[in-house]
Amino acid sequence: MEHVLEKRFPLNAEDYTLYEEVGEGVSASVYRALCVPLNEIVAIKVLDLEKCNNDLDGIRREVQTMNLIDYPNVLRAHCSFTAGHNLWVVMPYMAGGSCLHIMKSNYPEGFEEPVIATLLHEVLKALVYLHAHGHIHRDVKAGNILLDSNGAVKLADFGVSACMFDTGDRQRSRNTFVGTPCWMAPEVMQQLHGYDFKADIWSFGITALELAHGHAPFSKYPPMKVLLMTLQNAPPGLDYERDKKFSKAFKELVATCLVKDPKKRPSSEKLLKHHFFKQARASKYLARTILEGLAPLGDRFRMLKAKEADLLVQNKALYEDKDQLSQKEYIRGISAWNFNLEDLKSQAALIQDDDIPNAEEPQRDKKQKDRLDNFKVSAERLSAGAANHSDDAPTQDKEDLHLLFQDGFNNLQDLEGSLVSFPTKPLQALKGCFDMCEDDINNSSPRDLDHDGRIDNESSRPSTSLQQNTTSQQKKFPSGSLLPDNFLFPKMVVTDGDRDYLQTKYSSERNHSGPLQYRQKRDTNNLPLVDDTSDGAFFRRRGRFTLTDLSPMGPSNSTSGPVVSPTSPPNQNFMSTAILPSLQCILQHNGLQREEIIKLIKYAEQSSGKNTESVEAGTGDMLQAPPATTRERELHFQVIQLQQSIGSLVEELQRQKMKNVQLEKQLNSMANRVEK
Ligand SMILES: Nc1ncnc2c1ncn2[C@@H]1O[C@H](COP(=O)(O)OP(=O)(O)OP(=O)(O)O)[C@@H](O)[C@H]1O
Repeated sequence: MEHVLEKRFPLNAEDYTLYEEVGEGVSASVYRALCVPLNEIVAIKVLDLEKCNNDLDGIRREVQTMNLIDYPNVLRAHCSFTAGHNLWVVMPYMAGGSCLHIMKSNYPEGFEEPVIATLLHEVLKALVYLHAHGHIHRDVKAGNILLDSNGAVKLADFGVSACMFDTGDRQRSRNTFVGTPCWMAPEVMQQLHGYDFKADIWSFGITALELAHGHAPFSKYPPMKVLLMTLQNAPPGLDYERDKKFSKAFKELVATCLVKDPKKRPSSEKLLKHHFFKQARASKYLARTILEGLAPLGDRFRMLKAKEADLLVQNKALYEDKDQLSQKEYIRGISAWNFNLEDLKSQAALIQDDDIPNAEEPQRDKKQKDRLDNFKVSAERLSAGAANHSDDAPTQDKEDLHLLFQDGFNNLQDLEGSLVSFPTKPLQALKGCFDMCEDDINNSSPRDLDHDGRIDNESSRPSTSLQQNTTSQQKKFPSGSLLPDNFLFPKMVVTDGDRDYLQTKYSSERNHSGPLQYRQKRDTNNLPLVDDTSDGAFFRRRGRFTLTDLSPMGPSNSTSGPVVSPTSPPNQNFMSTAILPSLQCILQHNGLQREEIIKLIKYAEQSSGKNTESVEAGTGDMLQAPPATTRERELHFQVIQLQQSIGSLVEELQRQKMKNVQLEKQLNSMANRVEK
């Protein structure tokens, strides 16, 4: 174990000198710094607690986990303390930066196989350790694999980790929707039966592809599409022309990890014995091959930021362009779920047409492609026909018209099928307020998804985002609610580059001081991306995913009608048609729930008047925030907890109901068989 841990790192910001920023994630900025009394270079992760006040639990968890874990391949915190409204987490400085940064700056096409084997071997050792100690990392990806100057590899970022031995709410959190879409296992998206450490194995497989290609599969797509593709398509693999250079062992390893059925995935321990790792070398090898000659981390980070800023400027005019948008998301690490109606419409428009079967989707998607091609051809002809306004359109056009609707309908059904596969969160968001009934259960059978199975007749597909990191953490609310576990008062969301902050409505205070100044600048830069939830809109956010919860008075209501215009591509309209009713339903539902929450908050506020002292006493040491803020936070927690308990109960009930229905069905069919 690391002897450095025996040193006592001071718990006072004045004992540290902050240097340049070397990284940023969804919730924090990371700086190189000097610990003055120990004369040691460290990394300090600075989180603005005021902006994360809906996620204190996650932060606390991250810090606790980082403090407790003691393993060479896992990044451990030296110490943590609050400084003003910031939380500082002091860690060993990993001068090589993350694998993602290294790839972005020097290896855009990915690493060579021996490098990948070495990196993955170290990461897998970390996973074996974590799993053996009951932790699920839940965010394995190149951006969280850090290297020090000697090539030592550490898995970082416990912001969304979960403990498998947890009980109560924390246990339930494993049924929540957490992770970054491109790396997220299908079962995490589906939330049918919760998930376990096998979710990390999926992410590990995606990370293997990321290291091999320089980006994760589907990295260019928006999050919603990533989810659909992961659930619908066959798992990605190393089966393309460009992958010929990789060994059979590597291909096998990836295929072993990327099996949709988590039960069929190996444990981390078993995976460690895979013959692919025979080519893994010592960490010095990494220092020699990929770190030598690299610019200092701060410089590389600055260069990436500059590139990113350039891209933003270039893209500004093309902002509406879908590919540019998703590329921008990728570059900036935004993987926000955004249920703003307009955005959703444009996302829906992305789902079909030309890019469903893409270069990464070979033969197995041909059927689907043919169908879509037919649809497109028909749509184009129809558009041409419509443009002529001709009553005596040729018979062919009439046939096409029929075909268009026929195919359009199929297409719509495909989408519906996909949506049904999200039994809770995204499902409800998109499909509407499902009350689980027998039909839903039938529809949500995983078999429905397996149109083009490759492995185990399955179908799925992941994707990425550069500074990656999109986490959504929501509780399941089978009744159709999108209420998050960290739901707060009406707030507005400020999209700040790759993070979104909940801010009290109308409050514009941001941190202009100290190390977060740069963030302020970035906010300004990113204004075009601010997710305008406008008046009355309220919203939630958790880590990497953002759900914009539309208020009934939200601006999008006026545009909610799926008007089929001859000037807009017909297939887009079909997709919109599929989604819009669901959205309207969500709007209504969330309106009701919002009222409930407000009532709860009022109630909590009233009782807090009586309990001010005890609430304040309950504040953790870690967060030495001013009393007013603390009280507010505690109240929020109480409300959230109440909401979670209700949600969990409803959830449990629904689960039992589903089980009953399934059992009933089985019994009936058995009885039928017996009768025959
Ligand atoms: N100890 C460290 N030494 C050097 N760089 C680091 C260190 N810790 C983090 N970084 C850099 O900062 C980036 C962001 O850090 P981190 O992932 O912990 O933040 P975060 O907000 O929790 O991110 P996310 O939740 O998006 O993964 C990392 O991707 C990495 O490049």
